[in-house]
Amino acid sequence: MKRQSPSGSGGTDSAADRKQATETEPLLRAENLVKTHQGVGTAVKAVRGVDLSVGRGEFVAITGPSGAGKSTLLHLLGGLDRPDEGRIWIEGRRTDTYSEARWALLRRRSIGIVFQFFNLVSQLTVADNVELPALLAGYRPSQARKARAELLSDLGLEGKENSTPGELSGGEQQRVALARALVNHPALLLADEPGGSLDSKGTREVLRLLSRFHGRGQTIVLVSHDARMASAADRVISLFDGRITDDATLSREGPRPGGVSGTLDIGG
Ligand SMILES: Nc1ncnc2c1ncn2[C@@H]1O[C@H](COP(=O)(O)OP(=O)(O)OP(=O)(O)O)[C@@H](O)[C@H]1O
Repeated sequence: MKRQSPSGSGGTDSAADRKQATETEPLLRAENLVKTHQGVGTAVKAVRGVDLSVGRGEFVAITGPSGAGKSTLLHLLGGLDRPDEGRIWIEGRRTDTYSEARWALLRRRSIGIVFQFFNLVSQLTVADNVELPALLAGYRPSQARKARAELLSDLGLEGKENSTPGELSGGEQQRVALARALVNHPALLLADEPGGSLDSKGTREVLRLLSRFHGRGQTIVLVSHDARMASAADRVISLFDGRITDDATLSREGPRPGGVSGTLDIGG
């Protein structure tokens, strides 16, 4: 998918930032991430020293049992939550000094996120839900409309433009959420249990769509406890008790679950 820049948007990156952000850098790099959640009278160490690097065009699944720290890690990677320790670089830019506003700008430009429960704005139509991030990122209304129309058509949602999320099935809502996440042509798509609230048909559909966008060069980091979801990825990272316990790269030779070729090749 070709990335486009919005016109007339504010908050440009500094020259030093741009210089840092070379094509040779991994798209995403994290070093020694640590996060403890403070509950009432308790503290839960959810992420305990995670190092991670994701190259452009990779499809990485982060998997592990309930409570392993998957969602916490994904939230850190998307700047939705802050690590207690460690650093994150996105497109070569170090983010640990970023303000909330700066993270929001980075997400608008470079990171699309889909969640288990879609998080669509229930009062807005499908069209408006998808166009909103493009308008916020500074695209002209005509550009936002065009991008929205292309994505909705691509995702089989033509004719649903004027519906509100409540009038759609779960699978349709997740496709709208995917369109919204991709409308700004993000370098990175983060997906947090995107099939988690769908039936098996809906899960297969999301998987098929993620594979399709990955086939067009989209970098994806997916969090799921569901082995079917993980099977669509190039690389499966196992998380247990806040630590990475395995990092397996799929080669593209033999049969692969979900109808895509590949065999497991356990790497370091
Ligand atoms: N806001 C919070 N406050 C306190 N504890 C939290 C909070 N969020 C997560 N936790 C705890 O941190 C640990 C990791 O949670 P997290 O949601 O990251 O795991 P997960 O692997 O995504 O689990 P699941 O597959 O069940 O969604 C769990 O023990 C969880 O109870």
